[in-house]
Amino acid sequence: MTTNKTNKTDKSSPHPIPTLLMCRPTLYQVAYVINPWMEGNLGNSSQPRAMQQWEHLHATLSRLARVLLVDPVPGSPDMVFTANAGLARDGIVAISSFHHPERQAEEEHFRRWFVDAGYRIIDLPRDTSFEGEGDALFSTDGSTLWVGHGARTHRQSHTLLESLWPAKVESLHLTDPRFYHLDTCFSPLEDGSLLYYPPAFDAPSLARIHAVYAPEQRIAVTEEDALRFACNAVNLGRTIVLNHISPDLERTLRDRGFDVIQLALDEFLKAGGAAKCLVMKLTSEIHTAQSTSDPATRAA
Ligand SMILES: NC(=O)NCCC[C@H](N)C(=O)O
Repeated sequence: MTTNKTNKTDKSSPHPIPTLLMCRPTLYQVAYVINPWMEGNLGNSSQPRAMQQWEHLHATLSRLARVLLVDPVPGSPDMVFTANAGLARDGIVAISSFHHPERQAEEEHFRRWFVDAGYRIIDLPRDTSFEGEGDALFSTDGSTLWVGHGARTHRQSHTLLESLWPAKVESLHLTDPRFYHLDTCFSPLEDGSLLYYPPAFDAPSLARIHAVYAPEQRIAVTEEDALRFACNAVNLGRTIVLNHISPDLERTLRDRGFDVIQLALDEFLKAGGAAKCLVMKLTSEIHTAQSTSDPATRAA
């Protein structure tokens, strides 16, 4: 159990240890079909294997970050994908407003967790769906908020996000149903580069990406790696944690100075997710307070 309340996120530290939110897959299963990955996988996931793969990811990330947990709730088998809980930064969280009714019950469970943790809660309207960090990713320096729209997040929700944080919102249109969330095909890395799958975007979106990332900063993955969820990577400092990728991509990342940790996450691919989907990045500040509702008491 990572129940200690030691302040690993000391703001005086030049490299504060990040805080992540995860959800143990005790109740995880493929119980409905809301993306192409789930087709043919109904009831097809192995609970023991999913648990083993998740525990391995959790143990790996716990060496690099402070990992907090939200309890799984019956009836919400996709809660394990905490990236979709919302978007949090600087003590503010925009709670997701899920596109599919199958996931809408999760909203109140995640909301309760953030209320208890002391966040300022922003609820987004139901008719302009927004699926959190699944579709919204800050650039490494925080100056840009890249937000996807298409299958899940509604383009109109981007306007509200713009008013919440001092970041320029750049909208990206996702066009391939297999890459239904931005975090399945786009990952800003901490060295200022970008791991992405260009064919997942329409031409104006690609132009916006290319206007910000110079050619030498772009790491375009092949379709084969994209389908292995290579872009669904958790990058913490010099370490990248992700599903298994090709030797070529591994070499490219290592040549750029990254430690690459590949983990088997195929049980989660059956539902359309991998490493990044299983993790939500929280801001450090909110957890520095000695609050009686310190969510660290829930960490395991
Ligand atoms: N891409 C993500 O951020 N999360 C994966 C979500 C999988 C879930 N079965 C869904 O389709 O919403």
